[in-house]
Amino acid sequence: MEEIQHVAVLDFGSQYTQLIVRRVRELGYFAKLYALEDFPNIGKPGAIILSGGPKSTADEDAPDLDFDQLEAFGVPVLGVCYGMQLMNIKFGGKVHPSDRREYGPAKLRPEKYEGLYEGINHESQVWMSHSDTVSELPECAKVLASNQHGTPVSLQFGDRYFGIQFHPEVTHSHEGTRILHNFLLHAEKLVAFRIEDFKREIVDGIRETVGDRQVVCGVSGGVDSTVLAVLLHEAGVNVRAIFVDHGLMRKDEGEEVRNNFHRMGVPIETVDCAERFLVALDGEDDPEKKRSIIGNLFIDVFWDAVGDAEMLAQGTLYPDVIESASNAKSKASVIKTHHNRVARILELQAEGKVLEPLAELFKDEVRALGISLGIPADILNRHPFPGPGLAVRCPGVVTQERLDIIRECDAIFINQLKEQGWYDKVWQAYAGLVPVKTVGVKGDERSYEWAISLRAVISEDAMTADWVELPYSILRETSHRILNEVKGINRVLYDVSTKPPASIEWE
Ligand SMILES: Nc1ncnc2c1ncn2[C@@H]1O[C@H](COP(=O)(O)OP(=O)(O)OP(=O)(O)O)[C@@H](O)[C@H]1O
Repeated sequence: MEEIQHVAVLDFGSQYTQLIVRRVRELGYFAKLYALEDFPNIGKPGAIILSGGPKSTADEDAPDLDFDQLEAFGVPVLGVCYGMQLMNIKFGGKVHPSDRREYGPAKLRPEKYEGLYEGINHESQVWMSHSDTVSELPECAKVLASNQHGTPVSLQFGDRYFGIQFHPEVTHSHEGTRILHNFLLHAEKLVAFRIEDFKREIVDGIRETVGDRQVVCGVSGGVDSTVLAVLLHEAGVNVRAIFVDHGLMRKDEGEEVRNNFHRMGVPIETVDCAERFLVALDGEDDPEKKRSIIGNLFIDVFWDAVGDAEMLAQGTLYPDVIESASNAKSKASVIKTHHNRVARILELQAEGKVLEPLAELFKDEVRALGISLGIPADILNRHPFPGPGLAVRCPGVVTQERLDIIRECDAIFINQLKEQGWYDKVWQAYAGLVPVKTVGVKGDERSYEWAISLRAVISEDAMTADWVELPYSILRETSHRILNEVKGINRVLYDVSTKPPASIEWE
């Protein structure tokens, strides 16, 4: 996507680098992360940011950058933490190595409240995480800001090079985004990033890459694969969208997915194989084994349906690509599908037959793209649903009876959340079976039945999660309906566990 004027973020290895990309995109500009090995092949950026990193500039293997090549871009450069120290050295100053790490908040005292610090509050909190410090400034440098102890924490070298010792990308730097914004104002050639332009580029790119070949994609009914399928359809290429109905879906979900695609005018093929999955899972109660049975069978079923497809499209997103790039120090992208480690995909990839049109977008950008493609909001705002489906909400063995119970309870709970306006306020909600029988009374009779557990969480990225303080009215009504309408359940529980130590799903 070189045509869109972007901000190139060079990765010196900091754990926060991804966040710089995030923040710049939130500010309305397109940003991309580059491994140092890729430099200077970073397209035609309108601005460049050098990230922080774990190394000391004094280390023998300290990451380096050719500043003549950097200069050749002729655009403003911001050095963050390690990036600033490197700048200081390159322009003739010195950095004092230290074993002690300064970690935590500091107070920012700008010399002037203009330029990088236009509109910033006095003594605004910024976040430090570094060991080395700048000890001698080069002639071309001037101090833009210091901390509460008078130590310089922000420098300018000449006209176009800016350095900051703190991390503007983390939320603990209260006005960090504003400072990034002020920096980007120096980049005259930078133009705002609009998802519409991006959509056009992606669609053109798909047409060009696919040509008249046939391309296949798997659709789960979730956001990523739906946006992917609609994009391919919009591009007018020869596409087969395949939905595997493994019988571990929620109530009426298969029907809903088919209807959704029908209403969007995108044809999909359904592979109905619920029975095969139930048979394969028969008697298995080990969570890992259950997952692997489902994953392997999914691969068989999916690839059978694919046949001799010439290309495969996948909904890989930017965080997956970045993660794998920084972990493996390679550009190989992670493919987050059930079929991800299949030799067949690796072969196709080596032959250039795997298409990943969403690989430069974050999740919220995929949603924005979905809106501009006219995908209905109820599809785009769907809660995440795990690949192995209800099997991970059914501890112990998976049987038709158990799945049916979960489906009924889940539908009642989700319906309540929607009715009472809470569905869009929570990240994920579901009912899971507690396969433990307890005694109750139903009518005049003693009952001995299972319990169902309701779970509703909020989360930013699924790495951590907190349970939601739902109104009692929702819990009361859900419980009342489940106990009256669902056979086999005589007890309803609400899960009040955070992640960690619990996980969002049960298995
Ligand atoms: N039931 C299914 N039928 C066909 N393809 C599927 C199915 N489940 C998953 N896939 C494929 O595997 C990919 C990854 O599945 P995963 O469960 O990790 O969902 P995801 O990454 O959140 O994507 P989505 O938002 O599309 O569900 C999906 O994008 C889709 O291409």
